[in-house]
Amino acid sequence: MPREVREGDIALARGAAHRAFTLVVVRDYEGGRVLLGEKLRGFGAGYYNGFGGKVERGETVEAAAARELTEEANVEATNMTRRGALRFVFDDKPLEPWLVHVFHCSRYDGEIAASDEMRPEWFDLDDVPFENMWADDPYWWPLFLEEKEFVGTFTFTNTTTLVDYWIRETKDLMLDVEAMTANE
Ligand SMILES: COc1nc(N)nc2c1ncn2[C@H]1C[C@H](O)[C@@H](COP(=O)(O)OP(=O)(O)OP(=O)(O)O)O1
Repeated sequence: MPREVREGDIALARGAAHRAFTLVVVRDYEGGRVLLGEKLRGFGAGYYNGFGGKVERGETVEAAAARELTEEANVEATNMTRRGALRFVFDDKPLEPWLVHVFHCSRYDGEIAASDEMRPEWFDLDDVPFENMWADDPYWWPLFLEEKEFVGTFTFTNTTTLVDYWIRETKDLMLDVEAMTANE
Protein backbone atom coordinates (compact mmCIF):
# COMPACT_ATOMS: atom_id res chain seq x y z
CA MET A 1 0.00 0.00 0.00
CA PRO A 2 1.57 3.36 -0.97
CA ARG A 3 2.32 5.69 1.94
CA GLU A 4 0.95 9.23 1.91
CA VAL A 5 3.66 11.64 3.05
CA ARG A 6 3.84 15.36 3.75
CA GLU A 7 4.86 17.68 0.95
CA GLY A 8 8.64 18.10 1.19
CA ASP A 9 9.19 14.67 2.72
CA ILE A 10 10.26 13.22 -0.61
CA ALA A 11 13.95 14.01 -1.03
CA LEU A 12 15.04 14.80 -4.56
CA ALA A 13 18.56 14.32 -5.90
CA ARG A 14 20.32 17.65 -5.45
CA GLY A 15 20.77 19.62 -8.62
CA ALA A 16 18.85 17.12 -10.73
CA ALA A 17 16.93 18.90 -13.45
CA HIS A 18 13.49 17.62 -14.24
CA ARG A 19 12.74 16.00 -17.52
CA ALA A 20 9.54 17.56 -18.86
CA PHE A 21 6.65 15.55 -20.29
CA THR A 22 3.05 16.29 -21.23
CA LEU A 23 -0.15 14.34 -20.70
CA VAL A 24 -3.45 15.35 -22.32
CA VAL A 25 -6.81 13.93 -21.29
CA VAL A 26 -9.66 14.63 -23.71
CA ARG A 27 -13.04 15.01 -22.01
CA ASP A 28 -16.38 14.80 -23.76
CA TYR A 29 -18.76 16.70 -21.49
CA GLU A 30 -21.91 15.90 -23.44
CA GLY A 31 -21.17 12.20 -23.51
CA GLY A 32 -19.86 12.06 -19.92
CA ARG A 33 -16.70 10.26 -21.01
CA VAL A 34 -12.94 10.60 -21.36
CA LEU A 35 -10.58 9.53 -24.10
CA LEU A 36 -7.63 7.36 -23.08
CA GLY A 37 -5.15 5.48 -25.17
CA GLU A 38 -3.72 2.02 -24.70
CA LYS A 39 0.04 2.51 -24.94
CA LEU A 40 1.29 0.13 -27.60
CA ARG A 41 5.04 0.55 -27.23
CA GLY A 42 7.78 2.11 -25.13
CA PHE A 43 7.49 3.40 -21.57
CA GLY A 44 4.22 2.31 -19.95
CA ALA A 45 3.28 -0.09 -22.76
CA GLY A 46 0.09 -1.96 -21.86
CA TYR A 47 -1.28 0.82 -19.64
CA TYR A 48 -4.12 3.15 -20.52
CA ASN A 49 -3.13 6.80 -20.23
CA GLY A 50 -3.73 10.26 -21.61
CA PHE A 51 -1.78 11.31 -24.71
CA GLY A 52 1.65 12.86 -24.35
CA GLY A 53 5.38 12.57 -24.34
CA LYS A 54 8.64 14.40 -23.94
CA VAL A 55 8.88 18.17 -24.36
CA GLU A 56 11.49 18.68 -27.09
CA ARG A 57 14.35 21.15 -26.77
CA GLY A 58 13.18 24.69 -27.64
CA GLU A 59 9.49 23.72 -27.50
CA THR A 60 6.95 25.17 -25.08
CA VAL A 61 5.07 22.77 -22.83
CA GLU A 62 1.78 23.83 -24.51
CA ALA A 63 3.17 23.22 -28.02
CA ALA A 64 4.49 19.81 -26.95
CA ALA A 65 1.10 18.85 -25.49
CA ALA A 66 -0.69 19.82 -28.74
CA ARG A 67 1.91 18.07 -30.90
CA GLU A 68 1.77 14.81 -28.93
CA LEU A 69 -2.03 14.74 -29.03
CA THR A 70 -1.93 15.09 -32.81
CA GLU A 71 0.83 12.51 -33.23
CA GLU A 72 -0.83 9.95 -30.98
CA ALA A 73 -4.59 10.47 -31.51
CA ASN A 74 -4.73 12.32 -34.86
CA VAL A 75 -6.69 15.37 -33.58
CA GLU A 76 -5.82 19.03 -33.11
CA ALA A 77 -6.81 20.54 -29.78
CA THR A 78 -8.81 23.77 -30.09
CA ASN A 79 -9.39 24.17 -26.37
CA MET A 80 -6.73 22.93 -24.00
CA THR A 81 -6.08 23.98 -20.40
CA ARG A 82 -3.16 23.22 -18.12
CA ARG A 83 -4.48 21.46 -15.05
CA GLY A 84 -1.70 19.81 -13.08
CA ALA A 85 1.97 19.10 -12.53
CA LEU A 86 3.02 15.65 -11.36
CA ARG A 87 6.56 14.84 -10.38
CA PHE A 88 7.68 11.22 -10.67
CA VAL A 89 10.79 9.95 -8.93
CA PHE A 90 12.06 6.48 -9.87
CA ASP A 91 14.65 4.65 -7.77
CA ASP A 92 15.98 3.12 -10.98
CA LYS A 93 16.37 6.60 -12.54
CA PRO A 94 17.50 8.50 -9.41
CA LEU A 95 19.03 11.55 -11.08
CA GLU A 96 16.11 12.27 -13.31
CA PRO A 97 12.82 13.22 -11.72
CA TRP A 98 10.11 13.62 -14.34
CA LEU A 99 7.71 16.52 -14.36
CA VAL A 100 4.54 15.65 -16.23
CA HIS A 101 2.34 18.62 -17.17
CA VAL A 102 -1.29 17.50 -17.29
CA PHE A 103 -3.74 19.16 -19.69
CA HIS A 104 -7.44 18.99 -20.21
CA CYS A 105 -8.81 19.18 -23.76
CA SER A 106 -12.53 19.61 -24.34
CA ARG A 107 -12.63 20.53 -28.04
CA TYR A 108 -10.65 19.35 -31.01
CA ASP A 109 -10.66 19.24 -34.81
CA GLY A 110 -10.35 16.02 -36.77
CA GLU A 111 -11.25 12.39 -36.35
CA ILE A 112 -9.73 10.38 -33.53
CA ALA A 113 -7.57 7.59 -34.90
CA ALA A 114 -4.98 5.15 -33.61
CA SER A 115 -1.26 5.70 -34.08
CA ASP A 116 1.63 3.26 -33.80
CA GLU A 117 1.98 4.40 -30.15
CA MET A 118 -1.59 4.64 -28.84
CA ARG A 119 -4.94 2.96 -29.41
CA PRO A 120 -7.62 5.49 -28.37
CA GLU A 121 -10.74 4.38 -26.53
CA TRP A 122 -13.57 6.29 -24.81
CA PHE A 123 -14.48 5.45 -21.20
CA ASP A 124 -17.49 6.54 -19.18
CA LEU A 125 -16.45 8.66 -16.20
CA ASP A 126 -17.46 5.92 -13.75
CA ASP A 127 -15.61 3.26 -15.72
CA VAL A 128 -12.06 4.63 -15.95
CA PRO A 129 -9.84 1.49 -16.04
CA PHE A 130 -7.58 2.27 -13.07
CA GLU A 131 -6.58 -1.41 -12.80
CA ASN A 132 -4.78 -1.00 -16.15
CA MET A 133 -3.32 2.46 -15.48
CA TRP A 134 -0.29 3.87 -13.67
CA ALA A 135 -0.53 3.47 -9.89
CA ASP A 136 -0.52 7.26 -9.32
CA ASP A 137 -3.63 7.83 -11.40
CA PRO A 138 -6.32 7.05 -8.78
CA TYR A 139 -4.82 9.81 -6.58
CA TRP A 140 -5.06 12.70 -9.01
CA TRP A 141 -7.93 11.75 -11.31
CA PRO A 142 -10.61 12.78 -8.80
CA LEU A 143 -9.10 16.30 -8.72
CA PHE A 144 -8.90 16.30 -12.51
CA LEU A 145 -12.55 15.31 -12.89
CA GLU A 146 -13.61 17.91 -10.31
CA GLU A 147 -11.95 20.57 -12.52
CA LYS A 148 -9.37 21.39 -9.85
CA GLU A 149 -5.74 22.25 -10.44
CA PHE A 150 -3.27 20.02 -8.65
CA VAL A 151 0.38 19.27 -7.90
CA GLY A 152 2.00 16.21 -6.44
CA THR A 153 5.00 13.95 -6.21
CA PHE A 154 5.04 10.16 -6.53
CA THR A 155 8.01 7.86 -5.92
CA PHE A 156 8.25 4.50 -7.60
CA THR A 157 10.45 1.49 -7.12
CA ASN A 158 11.22 -0.90 -9.98
CA THR A 159 9.57 1.66 -12.29
CA THR A 160 5.95 0.69 -11.63
CA THR A 161 5.47 0.08 -7.88
CA LEU A 162 4.25 3.20 -6.10
CA VAL A 163 5.98 3.64 -2.74
CA ASP A 164 4.89 7.04 -1.45
CA TYR A 165 3.24 10.21 -2.62
CA TRP A 166 1.71 13.56 -1.81
CA ILE A 167 -0.97 15.27 -3.87
CA ARG A 168 -2.92 18.47 -3.30
CA GLU A 169 -5.10 21.00 -5.00
CA THR A 170 -3.39 24.25 -5.91
CA LYS A 171 -4.84 27.70 -6.35
CA ASP A 172 -1.81 28.87 -8.35
CA LEU A 173 -0.51 26.09 -10.55
CA MET A 174 2.22 28.08 -12.28
CA LEU A 175 3.61 29.36 -8.98
CA ASP A 176 3.81 25.78 -7.72
CA VAL A 177 5.46 24.62 -10.94
CA GLU A 178 8.03 27.39 -10.49
CA ALA A 179 8.69 26.23 -6.93
CA MET A 180 9.04 22.61 -8.05
CA THR A 181 11.57 23.51 -10.73
CA ALA A 182 13.52 26.18 -8.79
CA ASN A 183 17.31 25.85 -9.02
CA GLU A 184 17.20 23.97 -12.31
C1 LIG B 1 4.96 7.10 -13.47
O1 LIG B 1 3.61 7.46 -13.55
C2 LIG B 1 3.04 7.98 -14.65
N1 LIG B 1 1.70 8.13 -14.60
C3 LIG B 1 1.02 8.64 -15.64
N2 LIG B 1 -0.31 8.77 -15.54
N3 LIG B 1 1.62 9.03 -16.78
C4 LIG B 1 2.94 8.89 -16.84
C5 LIG B 1 3.72 8.37 -15.81
N4 LIG B 1 5.01 8.39 -16.20
C6 LIG B 1 5.04 8.90 -17.43
N5 LIG B 1 3.79 9.20 -17.82
C7 LIG B 1 3.38 9.75 -19.11
C8 LIG B 1 4.05 11.01 -19.51
C9 LIG B 1 4.00 10.89 -21.03
O2 LIG B 1 2.72 11.30 -21.49
C10 LIG B 1 4.16 9.41 -21.28
C11 LIG B 1 5.58 8.98 -21.52
O3 LIG B 1 6.06 9.58 -22.67
P1 LIG B 1 6.85 8.74 -23.78
O4 LIG B 1 8.00 8.03 -23.17
O5 LIG B 1 5.88 7.93 -24.55
O6 LIG B 1 7.38 9.95 -24.63
P2 LIG B 1 7.46 10.09 -26.21
O7 LIG B 1 8.12 11.40 -26.45
O8 LIG B 1 6.11 9.90 -26.83
O9 LIG B 1 8.38 8.87 -26.52
P3 LIG B 1 8.93 8.26 -27.85
O10 LIG B 1 10.40 8.59 -27.80
O11 LIG B 1 8.65 6.79 -27.70
O12 LIG B 1 8.21 8.88 -29.02
O13 LIG B 1 3.72 8.77 -20.10
